Amino acid sequence: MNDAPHALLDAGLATLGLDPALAAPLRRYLDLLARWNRTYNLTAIRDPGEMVTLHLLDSLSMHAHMDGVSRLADLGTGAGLPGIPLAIARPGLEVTLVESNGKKARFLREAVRSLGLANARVAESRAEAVDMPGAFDAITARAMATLADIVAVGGHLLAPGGRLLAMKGVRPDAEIALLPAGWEVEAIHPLAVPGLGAERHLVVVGRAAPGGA
Ligand SMILES: C[S@@+](CC[C@H](N)C(=O)[O-])C[C@H]1O[C@@H](n2cnc3c(N)ncnc32)[C@H](O)[C@@H]1O
Repeated sequence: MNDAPHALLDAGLATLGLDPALAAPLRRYLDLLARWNRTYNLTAIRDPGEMVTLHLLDSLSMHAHMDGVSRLADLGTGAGLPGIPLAIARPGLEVTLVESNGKKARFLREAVRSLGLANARVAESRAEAVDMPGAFDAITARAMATLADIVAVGGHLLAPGGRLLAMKGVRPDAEIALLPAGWEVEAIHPLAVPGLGAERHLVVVGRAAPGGA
């Protein structure tokens, strides 16, 4: 990574209120991703500056909403997004990176190993086949599926009171309208991604109270 993406990352961390010391491990992750991407096509975003904004800072923009979450499953994590940046930023958070594609899972195992991420593990599996019912306080997913599809494949992973923290672009009202019975939106938080003009929202979905509307 050259100087301009470095500066972008440093400025972005400051804007998000995150420790500047996170820049070093985050850069190591991006460097590894860029290296593997030359051979394995793990992500279509290849420009180093765009990788900082669209991968790292976009993922980290939800960190303020992780308070109280200790076990997170990132469904369809691809190359580890948002799960790896969150695991780096929050060492106390246990992150399970769920990915069905074999070459992406291989990259994830290498990233966890070479970054020494003791709080992350890889589940090479389809989310619906992960046999850990109720094991997580939260599940997340970025660019993976509609809200209804995410709860269909991953809802079983949530503990009672657990929540889906879904990363979305514009406020997804059409998707919200199609949530199945038994699930409801608890909150919608606009997210500000440093350096990005586009809209981002974090949609928080939980199980509906019995007898609720
Ligand atoms: C468009 S990519 C997004 C990757 C990453 N979350 C990101 O934001 O860059 C969607 C990923 O979800 C994975 N995927 C899709 N359905 C899945 C499922 N049911 N279980 C596990 N992974 C799944 C795909 O293999 C792919 O890597």
